Amino acid sequence: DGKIVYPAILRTDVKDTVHGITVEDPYRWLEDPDSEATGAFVTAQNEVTKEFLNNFAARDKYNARLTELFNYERYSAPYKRGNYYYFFHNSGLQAQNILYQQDSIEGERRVFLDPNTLEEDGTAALSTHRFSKSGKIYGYAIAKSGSDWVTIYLKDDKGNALEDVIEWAKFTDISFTHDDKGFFYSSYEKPNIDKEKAGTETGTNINKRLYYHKIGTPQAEDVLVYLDTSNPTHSPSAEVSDDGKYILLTVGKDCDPVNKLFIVDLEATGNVISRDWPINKVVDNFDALYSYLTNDGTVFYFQTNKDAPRYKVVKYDLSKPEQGFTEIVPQVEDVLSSAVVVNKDKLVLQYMHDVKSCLYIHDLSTGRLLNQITVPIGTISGISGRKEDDEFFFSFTSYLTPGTIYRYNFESLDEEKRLSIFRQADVKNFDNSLFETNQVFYESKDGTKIPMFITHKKGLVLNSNNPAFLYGYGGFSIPIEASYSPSAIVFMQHLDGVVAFANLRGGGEYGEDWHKAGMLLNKQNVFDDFQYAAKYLIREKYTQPSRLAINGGSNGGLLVGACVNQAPELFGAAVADVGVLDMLRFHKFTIGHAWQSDYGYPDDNKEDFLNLHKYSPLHNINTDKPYPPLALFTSSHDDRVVPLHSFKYIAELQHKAGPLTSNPLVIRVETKAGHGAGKPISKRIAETTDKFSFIASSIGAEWRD
Ligand SMILES: O=C(NCC(=O)N1CCC[C@H]1C(=O)O)OCc1ccccc1
Repeated sequence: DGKIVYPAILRTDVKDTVHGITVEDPYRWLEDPDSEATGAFVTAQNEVTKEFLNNFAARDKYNARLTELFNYERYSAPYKRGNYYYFFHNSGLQAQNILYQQDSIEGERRVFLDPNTLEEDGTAALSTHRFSKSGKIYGYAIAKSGSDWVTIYLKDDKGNALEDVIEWAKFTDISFTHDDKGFFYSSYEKPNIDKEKAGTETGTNINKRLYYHKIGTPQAEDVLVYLDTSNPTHSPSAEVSDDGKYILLTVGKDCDPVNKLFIVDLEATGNVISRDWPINKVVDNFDALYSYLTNDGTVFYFQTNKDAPRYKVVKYDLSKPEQGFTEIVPQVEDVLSSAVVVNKDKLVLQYMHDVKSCLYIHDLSTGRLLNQITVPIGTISGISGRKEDDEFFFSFTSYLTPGTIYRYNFESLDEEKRLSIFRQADVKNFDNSLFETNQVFYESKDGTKIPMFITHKKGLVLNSNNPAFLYGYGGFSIPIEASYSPSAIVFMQHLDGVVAFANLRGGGEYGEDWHKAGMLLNKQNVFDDFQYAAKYLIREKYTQPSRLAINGGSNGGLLVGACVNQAPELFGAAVADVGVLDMLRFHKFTIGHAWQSDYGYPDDNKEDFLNLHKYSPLHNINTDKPYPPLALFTSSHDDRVVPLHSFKYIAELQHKAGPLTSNPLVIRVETKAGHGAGKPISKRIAETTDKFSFIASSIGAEWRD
């Protein structure tokens, strides 16, 4: 009967009793990443999985075409710092993007930082990075094998390394004081593991520290500026103001978009940076988010969601605290995605209207709308410009546009001539006129209208027989916006597939109301939205269950696990990347405690525990209906979502659901890789080839040249 023989896995009688409820946890031993048994489990599982990643006849054709679609020259928006311009560039298949320096925007480029030279297999990646105000010093953080731990290094503007090295930084910014004497960064207590194993440990990250490092001194002498052990999960951060006179000290509490706002007047401290410096506690609660835009003297400008779930721009005069905050640009129907101050006093505002980017220029001091900048339908990112610049650049992408860099110059008198295309990525052998993207609004279980982008070849026949790929996320107020995906292009062009991205509740598509509608006790809405997206595609004859593959990563991996448990009959394949799958223990590992703002507090709140227990993938395996082919993808150095989630879920699936189906229920564990950020192109291509080979063979998709 073709039943698959899975590796034998020790099942213990470990159990916990929480809020008076006893929960079995037979694979608790898989939570130890360093045990011999866990190592043997990973090896044995990868061995079984290989066969199911290789049984797609056109696998090599897929890999070759995917490589071709990745292999296009791409640039970031350029930015000016000090006397030079900088931009990132990748010739196509380089593991990591390279940072180049120029004397002028059209000048010849010279390599400034090439992360590819840091590890021969390309697994060293650039994380946070920033120039000092003068542009004379550059601080950059390097992550190894995809871990969230970083080491900070310094260079001068000629590219010469300074000898300073800051180890064991994590989830940090780099912000220099304007005297070029030092910078602020954050870190946690050093875990007791060797550096090259950083990222394989699962210990919790608490008691985050904010330090000031004086250039030329050893890290051990760094000044501890902020640490609050009475609130071990809080997250402090420091930003030096545009004029260098103030420190914006913010404290986050978890993943909710809220923070405390403290302002330090450096002059009042006599330029002495210490833990006891005089602080103005402008906002000492977690009612809202305040994100610094700029200041003119004591007048500060912020983007905030205070009484504005779709955000707005406010100002605050430090010398007149009694006035509090006053609105500059009130909240509107659309979501304010980002705000940047350019050209002395212009406010560049990016909004999201039904998940499409719009761009406006306002006057900073009055908030008055000056003009809208017309851009195509898609996603804007990386607006790069400063107060001292009379122009700014930004990137644009969409499902069918790889990447366009636009330039907006305020000096051009004729408004129409201000916007120009600065660079246009060109993917060879890809004619986007063969495809079309449509946006639909389908009804979810409770009648809520949910946006979804559907892309496919023009002339698609709605005969219910098309292979379909449905992707979702639904959490942490993160919107899923249009972007160019080589794997989606191959799926549409050569497998005649339909690619759908559903904008589920829990995301940021319509601001904080949309986020709140998909979190905590409303989390099931997200799973309903995803299942109703599938029903829509089936009802509208795009596809049928056996041809429909679902995919999501991280919180999106939870989405896939919960949905395939709740409705296995709805899907022809399911792939969960680096999923959060044990919802009773997620908060115990690395930074998982910060996710309780979306998921709830299983140990501290019984209602949350019961809610989580009801949808937790690990605790809700369906034993009434057979599962479709299912694959979990994870990595050994993923310290964002530790791989134990996937280890335990696949073990429970194979034990409980394995006997009911001959479909593969497997896991792929990547070594020397992490949660995703900074993964070298070669690993991305190999992993994507495996993913879509698994999907194509599971849904019976045929290759067409
Ligand atoms: O954990 C996250 N972000 C959320 C995240 O990465 N999540 C949330 C769930 C799983 C995973 C994901 O979906 O990518 O960022 C790190 C961080 C550090 C300090 C304070 C707050 C947050």
